[in-house]
Amino acid sequence: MNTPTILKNILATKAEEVSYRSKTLPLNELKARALDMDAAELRGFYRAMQAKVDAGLPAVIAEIKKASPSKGVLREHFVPEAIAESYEQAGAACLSVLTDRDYFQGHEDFLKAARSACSLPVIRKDFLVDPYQIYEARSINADCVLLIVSALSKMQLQDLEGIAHELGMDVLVEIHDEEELQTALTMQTPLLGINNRNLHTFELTLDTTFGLLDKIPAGKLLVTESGILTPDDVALMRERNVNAFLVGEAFMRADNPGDALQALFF
Ligand SMILES: O=C(O)c1ccccc1NCC(=O)[C@H](O)[C@H](O)COP(=O)(O)O
Repeated sequence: MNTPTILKNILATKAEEVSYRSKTLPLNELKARALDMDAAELRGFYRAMQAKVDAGLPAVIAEIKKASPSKGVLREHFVPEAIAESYEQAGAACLSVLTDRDYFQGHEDFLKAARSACSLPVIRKDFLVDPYQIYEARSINADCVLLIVSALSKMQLQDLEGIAHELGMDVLVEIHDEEELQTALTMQTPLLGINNRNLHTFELTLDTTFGLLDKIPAGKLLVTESGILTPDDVALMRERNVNAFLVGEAFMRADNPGDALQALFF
């Protein structure tokens, strides 16, 4: 029997979500809304990350997530605006905001609220499988979208990336192994994330990043994602010239997420 994994369940939910939402707001109307957004307001996600790295600083994508399938509720007192402000003050390069409702207790409104409380670029962190969701991302003012190789075909990746770029957004493409890396390298984006969390089993190991390091071509900005919890984890990465990080849990469990960011990175 082919046991459904969490990723499969999430992807099935996303297909239903797109079908349901497009009945309320048809694609052509959503697309018009996305195209109507002011391109001058885009904050340059990749540019912000690269600027930190060029300055010799860690480029931290600080995540705002209330709950996760693997860990349950991470933060009871959840005020996206306050968290965003504390991240900006602590030196984050960018924000990641979970917009998935069913598995992460996220919401599109959290992205809008967090973004308007600071000047940082924001990635819409969700499971994006359909052009509808890319237009939706732009319509809520996201600066970047996440595309997960294990969730998409090569054609879908290129199609969704093309739409995101046409709308002026950056793309973070996420991989877990060498085969996925080869697929990701057919894309244009310079932002390449290695997720240390196996999305089928939840197993976490930083060796996922270390094992792929010597296969990453020059010109890609590598982001290590998930399971970065201690200053030792950061030091091990930086010793190997990994200077960009996506961190959620370690900050979400802290009284002040910005203080936790400072303590982990600076
Ligand atoms: O966080 C989860 O439990 C999870 C489960 C299934 C798919 C994705 C999941 N997380 C998304 C992420 O990539 C993380 O939120 C992000 O990398 C930050 O990870 P962490 O610092 O370990 O919270």
